[in-house]
Amino acid sequence: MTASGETAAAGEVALRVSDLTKHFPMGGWGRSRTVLRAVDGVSLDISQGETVGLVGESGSGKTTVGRTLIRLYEPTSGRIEFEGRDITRASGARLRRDVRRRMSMVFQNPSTSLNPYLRLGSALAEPLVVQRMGDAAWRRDRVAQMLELVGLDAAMASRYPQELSGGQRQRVGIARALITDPSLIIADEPTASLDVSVQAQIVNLLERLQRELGLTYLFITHDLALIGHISHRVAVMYLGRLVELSPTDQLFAEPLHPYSAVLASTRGTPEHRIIPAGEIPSPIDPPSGCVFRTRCPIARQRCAAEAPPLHQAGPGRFVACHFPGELGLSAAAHSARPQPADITFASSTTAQPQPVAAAPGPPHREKG
Ligand SMILES: Nc1ncnc2c1ncn2[C@@H]1O[C@H](COP(=O)(O)OP(=O)(O)OP(=O)(O)O)[C@@H](O)[C@H]1O
Repeated sequence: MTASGETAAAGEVALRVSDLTKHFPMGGWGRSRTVLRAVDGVSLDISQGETVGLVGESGSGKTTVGRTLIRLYEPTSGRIEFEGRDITRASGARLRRDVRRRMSMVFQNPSTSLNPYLRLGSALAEPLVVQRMGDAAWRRDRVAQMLELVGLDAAMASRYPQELSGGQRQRVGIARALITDPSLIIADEPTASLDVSVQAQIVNLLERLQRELGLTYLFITHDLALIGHISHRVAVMYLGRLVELSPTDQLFAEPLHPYSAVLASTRGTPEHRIIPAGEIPSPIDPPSGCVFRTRCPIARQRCAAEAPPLHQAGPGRFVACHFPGELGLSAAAHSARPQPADITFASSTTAQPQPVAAAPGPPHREKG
């Protein structure tokens, strides 16, 4: 069965990303031209109603993936299919209708994404104006409806962003993201700038909205406890590459990629942490072969010679490693699975009837 067949059985494919690259030119000309490989050959399917967590250390390319998917950045190569349409090069009216209306981003810092001189009502109505949706009266009603949906009073439409708390501002950011009735939300560290107690409220709100509106989420975060709670599957990035894509529980219990093992070990006790050697290399001059090999505790000669493709390594499990699963977690790290002690979430994602078994759609996936 192909990856798309498996996905269809679990739920419609909302987003299909194939071999996506985003390179930023860094200067030079001809042979001396240098590029920064922020995203390098990422393939991934996301099912409707699913939450995929995108993790990886700073600079691994997570935000660039998000911004390229929503077409804030022009992809260098690859293909993006969204709701059955090829949106890789969509422009003009198609970009507005097929991408911007149906896909939204929630940003880390709601303060910087809201104009301080604009009343919230106008800020919220802006995407509707751009999309030419409804008349002024309809837009006013829609704004009031969205404010209430995210747990705010409709009268807040007349306020300015600086009159709100951080949590309220993020609720407005979410309302604005939802106002054009999108199906896919790319949430880029949506709780990182908030107090811990407020973080839980925002996470609970996002979960409720997913249930009520059938939303699909790509959730970008450094917070592994949050990812463990909210995601059905986790995509792990390292230096612009997708190195593992697995159901959340399996990724943390039995990581296949050594870098996933590093991440999973940070959830255990300090003495069982796996610390990779050195620093993340530059995406301007990535290592030959496997990009993780310069820091990998189990790297061998083959890893320098051959870049491991992302391939299927079990049901719903995809990894880009020549020796998957070799760097497992120690038994002690396995048993120590701390939960976010100071965050109380209302519900568990795994209890929801959501699709889990989607597959990435990489060029090297198994058939059968
Ligand atoms: N507009 C840009 N022009 C040039 N380089 C960029 C641009 N945006 C990002 N980069 C580079 O691309 C690489 C990936 O950055 P990106 O922000 O996507 O990583 P990230 O994983 O989201 O990091 P963080 O978690 O810190 O946000 C980094 O080396 C970054 O410096």
